[in-house]
Amino acid sequence: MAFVWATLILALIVFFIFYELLNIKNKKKLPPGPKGIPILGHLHLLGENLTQDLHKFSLKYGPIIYMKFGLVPTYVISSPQSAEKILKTYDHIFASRPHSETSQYISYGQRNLIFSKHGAYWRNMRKLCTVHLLSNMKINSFQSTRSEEIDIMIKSIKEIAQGQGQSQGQGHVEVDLSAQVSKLTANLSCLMVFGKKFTDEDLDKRGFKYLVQEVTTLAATPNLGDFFPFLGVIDLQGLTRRMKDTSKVLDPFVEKIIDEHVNAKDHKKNKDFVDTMMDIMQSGEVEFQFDRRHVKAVMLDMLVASIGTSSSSIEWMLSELLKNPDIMKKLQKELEEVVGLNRMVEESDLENLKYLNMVFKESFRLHVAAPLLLHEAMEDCMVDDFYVKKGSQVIVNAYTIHRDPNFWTNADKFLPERFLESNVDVRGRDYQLLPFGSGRRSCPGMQLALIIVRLVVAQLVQCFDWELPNEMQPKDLDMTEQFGMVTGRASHLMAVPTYRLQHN
Ligand code: HEM
Repeated sequence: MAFVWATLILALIVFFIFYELLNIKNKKKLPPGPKGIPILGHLHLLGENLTQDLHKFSLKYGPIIYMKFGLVPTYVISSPQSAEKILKTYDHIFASRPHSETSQYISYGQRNLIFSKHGAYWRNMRKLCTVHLLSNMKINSFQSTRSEEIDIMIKSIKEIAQGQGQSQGQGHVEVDLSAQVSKLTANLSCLMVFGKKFTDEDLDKRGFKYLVQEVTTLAATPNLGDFFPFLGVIDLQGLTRRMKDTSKVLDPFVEKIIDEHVNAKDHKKNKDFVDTMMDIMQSGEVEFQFDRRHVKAVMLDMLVASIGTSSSSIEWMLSELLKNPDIMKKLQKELEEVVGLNRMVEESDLENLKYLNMVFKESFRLHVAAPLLLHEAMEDCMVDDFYVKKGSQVIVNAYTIHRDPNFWTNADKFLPERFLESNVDVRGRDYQLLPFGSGRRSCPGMQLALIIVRLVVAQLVQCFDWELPNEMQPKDLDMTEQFGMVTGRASHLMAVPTYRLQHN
């Protein structure tokens, strides 16, 4: 047996050496990058946190670097100018996604949007989602749902702040802000997507939030099967097996929800996403195949894309405010001046809250929820002087771009005032700030996210004064990041609230 393995490995090494030698003849100019080794390329240089590894390499080798993840040529794009080339100038070439072995099993064979390859199918689905599910009109139809749910969270924190603390004679009680916010965003997404809040009992004992988290973790973990296609079936890391297990629990859950919608007799005034998609499916008006599998894929897409991104963005913004009490005070002052203390801040106030918008942009700069935008070249292309081969993976490194010293002074500091005299915005027009990406594959849920993140933070800051627990100093607040499809906080954010509004 040992002999067979040794021969196999030797044959592979010889194959790769010949492959590289043959390539030298036709070599076009490649960008700089760290030195790789045969077969693995640069995989052995990657640790637990891909974002930090690529940041380090980009600082060392420059704005466009070349690496190989196994057999997959990979370009890392880390300056606003080069990002503009990828996401605007050559958007038509780089608008596809790399193959993701793990995601096959949660996307009903890539019938969703996030992982779908570019092409007629993706175009049709994207249009369906933007026109029917994420239009301004649809988003506005959930305004009262958002308001009610945020109200529930505020009341529950108020009860903790006033009731429980006093009854236990402790004065002030800390609140798990991470748990509060993640429950809120999960509820908001579920109500919008399928019309009711999730209950863990609907799924297996691991619960709804765990399973959604598992999907994002598995989708983010580099899979050897993506870098060595012949290893896909072997599933050395067990990622595909775990994703299949997760989808076996999620599939009956979404099936049941669809059945409930089909069997519902009452005609709802406010249709959730499943109602809307079932209407589209039954009308037969769409010019592409759209059946139950597509409805299920889009349902999971919307849940996975919205829950973690929104909650981690809110958590980071609150973390920065707790770390910078002067900025928190300034924001409270703005809320007092624009809204007052006699009513709660509403969605219609958001555009008038200039400082909130600056805090929001600065938080999205330093804590981008999706720091690495994964794209794939659909054709050979020259970017600057460098040759990018069709099928290469192209990673737009928003983490490093958001710290580019040519665009951001004191880039590591949280300074909302930097946006005072600047028109730089998060909507994908300015390539030094790309929290939602830009171009064809940019986030179709951006408008909704802009409302939810700002509104939740504004209400929490308006309704409460916040302190860190156990007399912790702001500078000591742990800001460690957890790598994943979404970069969240490694530890839960805990804080002590004191209610400050003058109405009940
Ligand atoms: C703060 C919250 C959010 C952030 C920071 C965010 C960020 C992003 C980013 C960076 C991308 C990839 C862009 C690229 O590859 O170039 C993306 C894609 C996507 N987002 Fe969001 N997003 C958020 C909320 C939402 C919400 C609320 C929804 C829907 C309800 C959503 C749906 C999607 C979908 C479907 C895609 C895939 C689009 C495609 O591949 O064509 N996102 N988002």
